[in-house]
Amino acid sequence: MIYVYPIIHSLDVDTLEYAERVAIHVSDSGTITQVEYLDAGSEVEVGREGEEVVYANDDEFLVPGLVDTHAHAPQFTNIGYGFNLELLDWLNEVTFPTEASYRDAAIAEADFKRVVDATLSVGTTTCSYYSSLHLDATKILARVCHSRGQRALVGKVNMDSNSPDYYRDASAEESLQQTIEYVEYVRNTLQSTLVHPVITPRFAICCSSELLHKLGQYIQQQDVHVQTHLSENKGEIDFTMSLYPDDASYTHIYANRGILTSKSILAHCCHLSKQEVELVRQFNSGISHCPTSNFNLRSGITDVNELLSNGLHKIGLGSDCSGGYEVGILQSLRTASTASKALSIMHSTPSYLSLDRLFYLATLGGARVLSLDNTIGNFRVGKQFDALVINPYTAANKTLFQSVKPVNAQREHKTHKLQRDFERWLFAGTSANIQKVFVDGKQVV
Ligand SMILES: O=c1[nH]c(=O)c2nc[nH]c2[nH]1
Ligand SMILES: [Zn+2]
Repeated sequence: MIYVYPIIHSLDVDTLEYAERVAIHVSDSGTITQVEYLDAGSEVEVGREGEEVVYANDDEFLVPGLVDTHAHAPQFTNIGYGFNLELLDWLNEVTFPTEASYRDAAIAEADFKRVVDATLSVGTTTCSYYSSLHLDATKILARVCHSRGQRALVGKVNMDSNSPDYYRDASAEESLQQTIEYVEYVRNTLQSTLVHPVITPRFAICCSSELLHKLGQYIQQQDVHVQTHLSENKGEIDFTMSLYPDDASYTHIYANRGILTSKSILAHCCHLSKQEVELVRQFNSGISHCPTSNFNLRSGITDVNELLSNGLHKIGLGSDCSGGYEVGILQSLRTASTASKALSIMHSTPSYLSLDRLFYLATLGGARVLSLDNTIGNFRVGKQFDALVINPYTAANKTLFQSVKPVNAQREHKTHKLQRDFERWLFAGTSANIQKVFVDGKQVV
């Protein structure tokens, strides 16, 4: 299959490439085998006889699929609710009771289908999910991602301490054993090319030192992803350090127990000290920036622009549903922009997250955080074709976009039009602008 479209994708942190006419050749297994840059005006036929070629309709363009590096599947039923609370109260009053209901496999089966369909429909081609602490629900989520065709990391939450009696693992050993059973299920039974297991110690408060040690040992033996929360909220940090007084910092708690690796995904990181940032860099771990959640729960503002400028490039965006109130990554990108402009105003500094950096975070940066950048993140030969067809002038947005068409639009160069349409989609578009969603070369929406 060959797709002939205008494309926009990230080549690295500070380089977005806009190309007006590109033929992307995709093999039957969804791999990009060739990327041909064509003369924008040329009508030259593409492909060999018998090859199927899809041409862009007017105004359409192609972007890589969006990567959500942090979302909680069993929290989607709470979206938009509970934001009068800060993190620890929000967990106890709103989140844990809801997650506990996923002990019922029938609820998990019905809800997780809705969650995966919803995230795919807003262009999330890859998502790193926390399930609940239930083994069955977690297997169901992994199966649903596989059958719906979403690329995903899926993890059983580990929590054996400071959690309600009705919602905690029976012991550190049982938590580990269920986790091993889950990883083996995904690897040996599900055998999906799309779905990977991820070890998911919820956060240090909910994990005994024994549990972190056991999980850390397992992580070190196995080539497996890890995800956890780190340094989200000041009250959380104080409580954490009171539980782990002998560790030098919150980040050291994880580093000292084998939880930090190059496959670790660290959500939030709002209040890291310089020393902790260096520790994250040393382990080559990834940071999931969740700005919408961080505002909603009044947690803090991570200065991602500065981290990127300091050479820490393994950073992506997380919706953190339902700390975040919107499904998908467009809102996270918009809030990341607002957060970085707020920091620039507060600190009287001239720089903030550019469009190039914002889209990097939503795609290639996210792929790096999930250690999937050899597979996804942009349209490079050898990667899998995870892509969105965007039309910014669909019915839903037509009136808005046309009514504010720049006065010099007639004289505008085509590439400028592409840049303008792309930026307006990012900041003012909706999921209605997403015409098609591809994962692994297959159309899933
Ligand atoms: O935003 C968050 N959502 C959660 O579910 C959670 N658990 C621990 N820390 C957390 N932070
Ligand atoms: Zn979270």
